[in-house]
Amino acid sequence: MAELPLEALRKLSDLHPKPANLHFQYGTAGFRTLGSTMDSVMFRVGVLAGLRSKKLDGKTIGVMVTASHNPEPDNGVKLVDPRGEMLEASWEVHATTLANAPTTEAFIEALSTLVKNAKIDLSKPARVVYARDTRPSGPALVAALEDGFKAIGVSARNAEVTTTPVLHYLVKAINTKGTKDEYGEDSEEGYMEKLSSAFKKLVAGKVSPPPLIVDCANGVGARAAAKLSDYLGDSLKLILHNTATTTPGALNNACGADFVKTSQKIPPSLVSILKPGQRACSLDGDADRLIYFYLDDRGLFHMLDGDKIAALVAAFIVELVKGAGLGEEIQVGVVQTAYANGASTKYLADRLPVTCVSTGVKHLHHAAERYDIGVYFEANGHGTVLFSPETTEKLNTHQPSTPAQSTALGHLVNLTRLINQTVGDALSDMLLVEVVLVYKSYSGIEWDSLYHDLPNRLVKVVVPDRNIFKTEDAERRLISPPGLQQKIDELVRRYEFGRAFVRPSGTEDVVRVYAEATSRAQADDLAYRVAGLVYDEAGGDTSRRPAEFL
Ligand SMILES: CC(=O)N[C@H]1[C@@H](OP(=O)(O)O)O[C@H](CO)[C@@H](O)[C@@H]1O
Ligand SMILES: [Mg+2]
Repeated sequence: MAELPLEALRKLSDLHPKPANLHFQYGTAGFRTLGSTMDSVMFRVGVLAGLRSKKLDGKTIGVMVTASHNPEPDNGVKLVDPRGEMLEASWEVHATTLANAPTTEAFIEALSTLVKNAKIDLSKPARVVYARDTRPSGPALVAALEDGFKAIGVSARNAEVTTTPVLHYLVKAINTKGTKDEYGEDSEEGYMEKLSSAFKKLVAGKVSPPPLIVDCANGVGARAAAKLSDYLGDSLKLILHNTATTTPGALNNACGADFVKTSQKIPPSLVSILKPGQRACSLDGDADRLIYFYLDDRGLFHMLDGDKIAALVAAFIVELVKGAGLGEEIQVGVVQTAYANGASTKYLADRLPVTCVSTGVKHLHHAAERYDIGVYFEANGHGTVLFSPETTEKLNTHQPSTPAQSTALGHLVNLTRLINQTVGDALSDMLLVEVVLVYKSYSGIEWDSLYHDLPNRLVKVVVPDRNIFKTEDAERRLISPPGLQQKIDELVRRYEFGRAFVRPSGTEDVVRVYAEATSRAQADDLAYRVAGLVYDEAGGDTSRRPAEFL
């Protein structure tokens, strides 16, 4: 058995010392914090990625350097497993342990323990593909990551500056190359070609829709969308805005999917551009989230979020499955979280099976894998559609009995190619939405009227210790602090169609309160009453109690 290359590890690790006063945690979004503090984390993730690859017999692991929709000075890093999905949960713990070893010696000791416990054969090859978004802190952090690769002897491929979904695509494409399940050519061009050719086949013979305005959040999505636009040609005209990827401070600033979803507003930069009735969409900083919106005749803003995308797409896929004569054989299901608008859940549950899971993409992804075709979206616009291997096989081999069945089947096969099944992908999802809108001859207005969102409010509550909040039932009910859930239940009963839940955030040091009810005023009232309860119960400082809490 080969040994750890101690000399190289020591020498390079000493160049990337861990800041003494900081604790790092590999959470829902990998490691994510102020970019300027992440040098040691990056180095160690480089080493870890190498070990993960060795553990998996030299399969290629992905590393993405991004902090997505967070402010520009933040950065982050996450690992991608060989099939393009998120890192296996047990390794999240290893990542956290390695990142927090206080010294080089402690780091090397933690590595030895990991190698022993996880039975990693160090003589195996290590392969990694990595990329970064457009953040200014990216190049230096990537250099630290590369030192990590060097220290453990990784054969590393630099995918340069690209989106998170492209990196996930590359991982899967590389690992399936030359097999019968080949995912696509392992390059950004291969990705563009795969998506755009599937899109063109799907919309062939249909009337081209009016141009679509795309808010690129001044991030890496701007570059990818510009390339995709060339591939799409006349099949879909994209008008790109917020493409200032090199302007300091511009990233995610008053634009992008998270801004639109959280503030429920049009990005100010689009106010004079968007005409009533025209469709627009926003990507987030690494282009894995998508939110649509439009202005009505009175200039009022309407948002079409992840729930609306799920409703549109799931209903369309069900129709195609039935149309292909496979309604009895293929079960389409939807996965949501508690943040899904109650009206969307009702709309969907009347039509197909719906599962609710805990927040975080990995939970949604795994639950969606249990359906033959699983549609999953978070309300914030992150989501995709998964076709099980058996379903894909069935679609490729099924013999249709009529020309209509054959057409529907062809559309389904093209959808399996249009959709990035590794992870939520703003550009792939955008093309998917556009396909459905073309087929249905829907504008944003008709799409929006599938169901009417219940007014809702999301509130952050800062408490001394958010870890006292424990939940059950896919985070919809509190089991701790004791008695609090009963008080929330009593409050909720007083509101028509009232619903509220409380959970600790996995990415920020806050407790989140969500509430919905039939009117804006009622939703706000319920949210701020629950927020008040939470604040008081958690021992929040009475002198700093936010004025809006009731
Ligand atoms: C209410 C909300 O939007 N929560 C987000 C947020 O998680 P929290 O655990 O709520 O902080 O970040 C996650 C990672 O990006 C995302 O998956 C999730 O949807
Ligand atoms: Mg993102």
